[in-house]
Amino acid sequence: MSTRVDERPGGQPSGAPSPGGAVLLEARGVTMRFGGLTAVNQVDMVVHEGEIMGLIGPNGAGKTTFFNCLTGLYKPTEGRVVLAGKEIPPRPGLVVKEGMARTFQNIRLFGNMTALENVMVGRFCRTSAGPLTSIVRGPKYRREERETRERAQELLEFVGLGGSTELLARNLPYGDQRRLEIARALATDPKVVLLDEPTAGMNPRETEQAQELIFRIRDNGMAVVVIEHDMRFIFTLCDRVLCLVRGEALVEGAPSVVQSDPRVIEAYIGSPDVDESDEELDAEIGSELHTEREEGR
Ligand SMILES: Nc1ncnc2c1ncn2[C@@H]1O[C@H](COP(=O)(O)OP(=O)(O)OP(=O)(O)O)[C@@H](O)[C@H]1O
Repeated sequence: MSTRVDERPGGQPSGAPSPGGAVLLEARGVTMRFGGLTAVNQVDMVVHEGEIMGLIGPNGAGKTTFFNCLTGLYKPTEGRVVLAGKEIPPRPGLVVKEGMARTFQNIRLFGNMTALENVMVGRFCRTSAGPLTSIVRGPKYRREERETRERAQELLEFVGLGGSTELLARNLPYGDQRRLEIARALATDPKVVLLDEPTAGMNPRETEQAQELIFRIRDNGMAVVVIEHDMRFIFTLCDRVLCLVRGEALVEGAPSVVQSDPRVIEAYIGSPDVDESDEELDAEIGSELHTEREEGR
């Protein structure tokens, strides 16, 4: 499977409940305990090639902890993670090399480096120049450096930051910083990209652009797993959705199945961390459902 990012016009939702590709990422019985607290409990998740998977759940449900287990930031107390048929050790560097990249809920860029340099850093896991080559700066080093720069430039254009390459990351608007994080993740040539709240803090226009970008990532042959609180975003973006509640998998399935499941709505309304009114939550979680019913779909 190619993970090259080509310049293509905006991607489209597949419209299919599941692309039916081969299994790419498989988490089995993943459990993470912090002392007496079980943040993630026996969670299974399967992601297929070319699939966009959504991960939802109220605050504290264990979504980010589950991501941290998948990406080697945490060593799960129990369970295993298999990527492209190979069990991956819980070491972030190895996980990236095996083809899984991620972004973070709280943006983690190198603020004093340019946008281009930030993406180039992501690329270095795919270059072969060792310390000696870097000191000597011979032809091999210079060729890799040039290729890394070109690839970083290409990726910045892909995410819509082609005009901001020389700006310091810390000076970019918030939405652009999130896109820069995605470009840096793509620079590692991943098979699957994990995005932790990619639209947090974005305005509606930026959210729409983020959705279009994720479709294009999928169209370029990568699978995507997305954590989001924006239900409208998740249900229009994803092929399948997994809802976690108190660390456990509550419901998994097509967006239409998950959004109409009373347990999901109950989980959100029943969450002490959510302070919206029931009416607002109903609009957020169930609006597409009501629209579908009214239109007789
Ligand atoms: N390093 C840690 N040590 C102890 N407890 C932790 C740690 N990380 C997370 N937790 C706890 O695990 C539970 C799950 O947290 P997590 O951040 O994974 O939830 P989440 O679903 O991502 O929440 P949110 O939507 O608010 O980001 C919470 O009770 C949290 O306090």
